Amino acid sequence: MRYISTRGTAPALNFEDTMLTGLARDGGLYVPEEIPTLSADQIAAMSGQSYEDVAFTVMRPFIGDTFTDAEFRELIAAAYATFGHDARAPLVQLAPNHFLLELFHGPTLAFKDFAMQIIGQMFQKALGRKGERVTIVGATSGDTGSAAIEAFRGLDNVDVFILYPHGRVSEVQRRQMTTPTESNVHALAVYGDFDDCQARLKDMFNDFEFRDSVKLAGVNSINWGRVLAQVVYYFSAATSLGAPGREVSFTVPTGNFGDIFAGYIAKRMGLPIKDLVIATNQNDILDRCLKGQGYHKGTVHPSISPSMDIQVSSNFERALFDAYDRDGKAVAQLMNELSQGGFDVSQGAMQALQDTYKSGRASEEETSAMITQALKHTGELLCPHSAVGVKVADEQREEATPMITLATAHPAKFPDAVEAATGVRPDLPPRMADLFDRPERLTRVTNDLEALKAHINKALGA
Ligand SMILES: Cc1ncc(COP(=O)(O)O)c(C=O)c1O
Ligand SMILES: N[C@@H](CCOP(=O)(O)O)C(=O)O
Repeated sequence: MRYISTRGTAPALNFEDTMLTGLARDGGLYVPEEIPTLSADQIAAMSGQSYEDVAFTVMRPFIGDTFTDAEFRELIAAAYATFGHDARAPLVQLAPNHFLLELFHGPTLAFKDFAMQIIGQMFQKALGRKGERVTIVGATSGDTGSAAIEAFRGLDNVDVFILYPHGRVSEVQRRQMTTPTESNVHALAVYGDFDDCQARLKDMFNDFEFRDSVKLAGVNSINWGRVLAQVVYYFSAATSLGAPGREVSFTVPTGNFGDIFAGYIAKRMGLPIKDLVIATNQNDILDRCLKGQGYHKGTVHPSISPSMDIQVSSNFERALFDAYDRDGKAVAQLMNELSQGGFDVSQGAMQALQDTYKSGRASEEETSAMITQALKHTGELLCPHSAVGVKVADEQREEATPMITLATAHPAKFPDAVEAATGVRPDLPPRMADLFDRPERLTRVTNDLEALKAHINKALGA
């Protein structure tokens, strides 16, 4: 299995190098040269299997000879042993033919743990074997950062720097990032929004001198391994509802587009997915684009679903690459236009996108009303991101096809919004009960590449 860049000029890599490299050296994102497919029998066999077994079948074709089967099974087992639910990703029914896929039973209470825990295991194994040390820099709107810190804290061969937008993450998210005591963890509060953090991260990757000197690695969904691990729960959920004999649809609360792109990969691998619905909050650039209005940046408005306050949706580049028939030159041109403010999508590519994805948005009021309504009618306490998903799913679902909405975070990560909507303040699990008593450690940094590089170099003693 080889991986190629969405901008067409970086060298093709194997799985291990793709995982450890992060952003391609032409600024693009790595994608598999070909998408492997699973047979109907292989998919049918997943029904009733453990999450770990499904994970092995789904991910194995992508990893080549990076790990032996026995090693890979061990890594998967270690990754999901930390989860607080036997099913790992349980489905609960909200209404006839509408199901919620609870993806918040991992160590940091968000869907990011599904990928970050296995990435942590794979990094450790690969780096240990090579005797190498890397510097992971991540950009987060709240959940990726805490999941990355949890996966890499205290490891000898890794330093982790997380850039988060100062004042724009929930207090629980911030404390998850600022209270770990391990010296290899560095939380950086950037004066800017998530898009600024992600832009500076990509700037660091594009600064080859810095990149090579600190051995920069990335664990955002820039990293193909992140997307790959998220493909698994589409299979586990769909097969538990009758796939491959029955089609299902998914609605995905969307920000950086990694999660829904994983659903697209599942479909390309042979999973019978009817609709893949993008659900955005008031920062609805993806919904507007899917409705034919082009991809044009405006201002990011802070919302009650802060993890989705994103306009430069990194993985949309991967979707565009396929929509433009894998023409890296065309994608590079679009990304160049995006850096100037935005771009229009050609008619053919627009058709391809609309054939693949549907979309909808939820305003702040609609999101809050959905949290209230879901508790009243289903007993389910939704986080605001999941509520965006349920609201859009309710509008888009058809009675004939089961709809699965991804519940991407635990409500206790966003207690203020949940309490305002329901009067119920969700509790953190007992293991995190003292989160608000732990001392915080963070550095405030300006939204400036040189300042960030200087900080990282100093912290590394370089
Ligand atoms: C809780 C939550 N829901 C949804 C999303 C959107 O996921 P993605 O960025 O993969 O589109 C994120 C992060 O982006 C998130 O943290
Ligand atoms: N919502 C995310 C944004 C970053 O997404 P990623 O999938 O690229 O890591 C977050 O919580 O940080």
